Parts: sequence; C-alpha cells; structure tokens
Amino acid sequence: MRVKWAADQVAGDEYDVPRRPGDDDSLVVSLGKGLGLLLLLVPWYGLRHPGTTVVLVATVWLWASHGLAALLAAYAALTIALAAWSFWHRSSFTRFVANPFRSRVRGAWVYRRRWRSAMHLCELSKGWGAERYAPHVIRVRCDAFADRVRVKLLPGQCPSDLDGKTEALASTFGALGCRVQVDKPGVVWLVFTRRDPLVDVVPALEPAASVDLTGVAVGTRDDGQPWSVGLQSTHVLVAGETGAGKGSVVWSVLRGVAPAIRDGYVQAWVADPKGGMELAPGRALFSRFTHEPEPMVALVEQAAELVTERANRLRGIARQHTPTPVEPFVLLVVDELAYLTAYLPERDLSKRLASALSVVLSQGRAVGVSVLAAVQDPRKDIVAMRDLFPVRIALRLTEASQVGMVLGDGARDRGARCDQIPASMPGTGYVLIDGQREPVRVRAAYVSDDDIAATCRTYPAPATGLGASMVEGEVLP
Ligand SMILES: Nc1ncnc2c1ncn2[C@@H]1O[C@H](COP(=O)(O)OP(=O)(O)OP(=O)(O)O)[C@@H](O)[C@H]1O
Repeated sequence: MRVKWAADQVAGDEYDVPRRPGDDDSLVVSLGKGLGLLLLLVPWYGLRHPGTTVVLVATVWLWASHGLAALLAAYAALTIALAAWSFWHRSSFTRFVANPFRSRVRGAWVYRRRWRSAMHLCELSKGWGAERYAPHVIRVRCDAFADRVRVKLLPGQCPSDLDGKTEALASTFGALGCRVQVDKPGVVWLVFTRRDPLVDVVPALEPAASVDLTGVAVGTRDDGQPWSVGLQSTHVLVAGETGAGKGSVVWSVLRGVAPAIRDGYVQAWVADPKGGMELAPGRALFSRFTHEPEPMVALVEQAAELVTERANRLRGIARQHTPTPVEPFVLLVVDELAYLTAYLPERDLSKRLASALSVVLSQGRAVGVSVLAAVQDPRKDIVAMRDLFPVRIALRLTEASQVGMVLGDGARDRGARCDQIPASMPGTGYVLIDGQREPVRVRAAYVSDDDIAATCRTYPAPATGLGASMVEGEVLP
C-alpha cells in the first residue's frame, strides 16, 4: 500500500512531504486520471456495499419516475418506520441499524481517512525501498461505547509492537483508551473506548439460582459483557490500594455463591485482619469467622489440615473434588493477606502461617479448598506467592510498577493502567482472562450494607455454620 502523506488529514503541521510520481501532472491529465478512477470505482463500490447501492438506486429511480414529492414522502415513511422500530425494539434496532450505520460513518471518517498518517506518526508504518507501508484496516465495528478496528499487521510486525503505543493511538483517534486484542496470527483488533460503560456504579447482582463455581458473576466488563470469576480449582488474589474497592469484589463473590452456602455446598471460612470491620456484617453466611491474629493463623492451619486429609482420601479415587453438602467446597477468604504474611506480631505465628498457607495454595485447588485474598500492597511478600494465584485482579494501584507485580510483566504496556484508575471509580480494575493476552477492564458490582443484610437473611449458612451465634475472635468448628 502506498502512503501519500500529503493527502491525509492529520491535525498538526505537515513536514517533509515526499514528491510522488504524478504530483507534477497537469490539470487535464489529473482530471482524466480521476475520471478513469471514478469509472472503475463505481462498480467496485456497488459490489462491495450492496445495501448503500440499493438505497442510492431506489432514490434515483423514485425521483426520476415519481418526482421529488414522492421521494420525500418515501423518506418520511422510512424515518417514521425506523423511529417506531427503535422505540419498540431498541436492541434489534441498535444491532441492525444504529451500529452498522455508526460503523460505516466512523470507519470512513474517523479511521480510514486518517489511518496512514496516524500509523506513520505513531511509528507503526514501515519503509521498503522508496515506499512506505502502514498496517491495513480490514473492518471497523462500532457501538455506543467503543470502536473495534480489525487490523492486518505488516510483515515483520507482531502484536507486541503495539504495546506502549496504545496511549498514542487513543489520543490520535480521540478515544478515552485503546486496547489490543489478538484475533489470529498477524491480525489484531484495536479497541478504542469512546464512552466508559463502567462510569456508573454497577448495582449488586442477583445471585444465580444455581451457582456455577467455575464462573461467579461479580460485575461488568468494559465491553458490556458480564464479568465472572472462577473459584473452583483456582485461587483468587485481589490487589488494590486503600479505597480501591477490594471489598466490592469480595462481597460480590460471597453474594454470588450465597445460594450454595445456604444449601451447604459451599462454606466460607473468613479471616478479617481489619478487626472484623469489613466482613463481620456477613457473619451469618460464614461457617468460620475470625479477626484476631492467633485464631486467623489457626483458621488457615485448619484449611491446610482439611486439604491434607482430603488429598489423602481422594488420592487415586478422584482427580477433582465434587462439592456436596457432606463435603462442601471451602472458600477461605482473607481480607488483608499482607497482614498475615508480613505483619503478624509474633515470628512463630508468621512461620505457622507461611507453612499452612503454602499447603492450601499449592494443594487446595484439586480438593475443593480455594483462597480468595485481598491485598493492599503488592510488594515482595506477596509477589513470592503471586504465582500460586492463577486468577489475579488488579484494582487501583499507587504506582505503575505495581501493575506488573500483580498481573505479570508487560501487563501495563498491554493496557492495564491500574495507576490511572480514578479514585471516583472504586471497584474498577483489570483482569487477565483465559486465552487473551490483553488485560480486560472490569468493574465489580457495589454490594451495599442493605444488600449484605438481605443476602444474610435470604441465604444464611446452615446450622453447622453457626452464623449469627459466632463469637468474634474465635475460630469456630
Ligand atoms: N464497586 C464499587 N462501586 C461503587 N463504589 C464502591 C465500589 N466498591 C467500593 N466502593 C466504595 O468505595 C469505598 C472503598 O471501598 P472498599 O472499602 O471496598 O475499598 P478497599 O479496597 O477494601 O479499601 P481498604 O483496603 O482500605 O479496606 C467504599 O466507601 C465503598 O462505598
């Protein structure tokens, strides 16, 4: 593809415009060439865009055969029909009319018109001899929130070449943000966010009647899809500075599994090092709950004993634990993991904790014991354990360097800007989703005190959980 810098409309001053063959043609020759090109382009356009062609041909035919009044009447009738459609069935209207129209207009006006210059100025074009080449736009899909541009990369380019360019691309095309998603080898989707679907608080989600531990709905993704977190056969780490909204992730998970708690298939064992302030309101859901240092270590040790006992019993019989009311899935919730791993007052407690936690994290997944842990400060102590948490959620973080500590190296370059999440959007963060190398932006649902109280009333743990009668600070059987 030949790049004509001079013809591209980019905001900013042009510089170093190379001369091209034909730039010095006389007016007559240029007009002749233009006419020839038009004759070739009309049939090509007609074949490529049959819908538009039908509308154009119908318009010309109506005008020529029935006059302007008939044409205006037909357009008025069409407008009324579309308005009625949009009123009565918004979703199908959006899908079949609004989004394709948006895609066509924005695809031509915003992206294709400025594409090559933008690629050059973002340093994504390449030179070969005297020619310059830019990645090719295959398709543009737009909805009310985002534009998705499918792009064929140049030979010699790979998706990671776009890492670190996303901010420049977003700014070039006037978007709030840009993410790269690999489609297939050599082809990527650039997702430009125009309106943030996560700005509004996501209300608490209703728990599903039948709980699926492989995907518990906890919030919304920025493409409008539900965001689910798997608990079975995994451990989940939620990292975020104070006030980042870790509580909303933990509460959304607990609310999501509440029906299974009531039916005895899931038990929540909860350690709240913040003196019980955060999680105590949900004690009716918990089978075990504690907030004192020694009992918290004892709770993790009990989980480790359960893991060892189940592993010994199930070895050779089953490769995967199936939750039942007799042998429930245990979710060990630790509200501030760093407190247990780094700040326990006594050295002996720290040692006991480290050894019990390593058993639970390394062997618990196969025997139905999973950890859901929150952490404010993802520094060294946590990083040592980070790899034992297959699911990691990074909310707002104080420093850019912390993103990699939670999501792994390069995650920030691939779009996880946790340090730029505004304080006004607690519960917002980035996650890595299976099969996708790019982090996905998400927001957890906000579970209010009233929602917690209602969840406790509707789904209390069975009598063995001793919910409301628990003595705080003690580990109960
Ligand atoms: N998903 C959410 N949507 C809207 N508001 C939220 C959400 N999550 C939390 N908040 C609000 O943000 C504030 C801080 O939330 P939260 O206590 O969960 O943060 P945290 O990360 O647990 O902080 P800390 O580590 O200090 O306990 C709360 O007042 C809460 O009302």
